[in-house]
Amino acid sequence: MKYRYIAIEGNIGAGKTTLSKQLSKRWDARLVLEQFEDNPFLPAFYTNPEKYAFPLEMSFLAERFQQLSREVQQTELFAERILADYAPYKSLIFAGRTLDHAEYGVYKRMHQLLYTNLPNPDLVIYIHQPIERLLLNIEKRGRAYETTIDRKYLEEIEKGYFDFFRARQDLITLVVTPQSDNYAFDGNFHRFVDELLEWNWSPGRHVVEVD
Ligand SMILES: Nc1ncnc2c1ncn2[C@@H]1O[C@H](COP(=O)(O)OP(=O)(O)OP(=O)(O)O)[C@@H](O)[C@H]1O
Repeated sequence: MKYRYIAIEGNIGAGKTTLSKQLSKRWDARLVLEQFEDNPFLPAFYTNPEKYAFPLEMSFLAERFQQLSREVQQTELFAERILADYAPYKSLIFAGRTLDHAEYGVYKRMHQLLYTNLPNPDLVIYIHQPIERLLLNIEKRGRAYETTIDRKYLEEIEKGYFDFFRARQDLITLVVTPQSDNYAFDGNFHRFVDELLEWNWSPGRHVVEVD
C-alpha cells in the first residue's frame, strides 16, 4: 500500500467528516474522527474567544495527541489503512489564529514536544471549498455555537492552511476543489480519489484538478 495513513483536511464545514466516513467504508480503513463535540470549551470559545481560546487549544492539543497515539502509533504494526478527518497539525493552524503572540509561543513549544513523537500522514487531501459554500454548509448543519463564524474567520483559517503548506514542503498535500455540493457521496469523486492514490507524489503541495 503506497499511502497507508491518510488525512482529509479542509476549512470548517468543508465536509471532511462525511467524506472520511464514506471513504473509510469504501477502503475498509480504520476511521479516526475528531472528537470536538466533547470539548466543553468550544461553545464557550465562540461566545468569548479571548477568554477561552487558550484552554480550548490546550485541551484539543492533549486530546488529539492521545487519540492519534492510540489510533495511529499503536496500530503501525498492522497493515490496515488509517483514515483521519484531521491532520496532526490542524490545531497548530487554528491556534495561530485564535491565540495571542505570547500564548501561541507556549502552545507551539508544547505542540513540538508532543507531536514530534507522532507520525505524519503519508498523504493529506485538502478539500478546498469557496468561503460562500463553507458559510452555507455551516448554516445548514445548524450547530448553535457556530453562528458567530464569519467570512473573515474562515479566510484567516484558509490562509493559515496555505501558509502552512508553503512552509512544510516535506509533506505531501493534494489540494482538491470538488465540483459538486454532494461530492462526499458521489461515486465519481470517490473513484477520482482512488486514482490519486495510484500516483507517486513528490513531497510538497499539489493542486489537483477534479475531472
Ligand atoms: N483547534 C481548534 N481551535 C478552535 N476551534 C476548533 C479547533 N479545532 C476544531 N475547532 C472547531 O470545532 C468545530 C468542528 O471542526 P470542523 O468544522 O473543522 O470539523 P467538522 O465539523 O468535522 O468539519 P467538516 O464539515 O469539514 O466535516 C468547528 O467549529 C471548528 O472551528
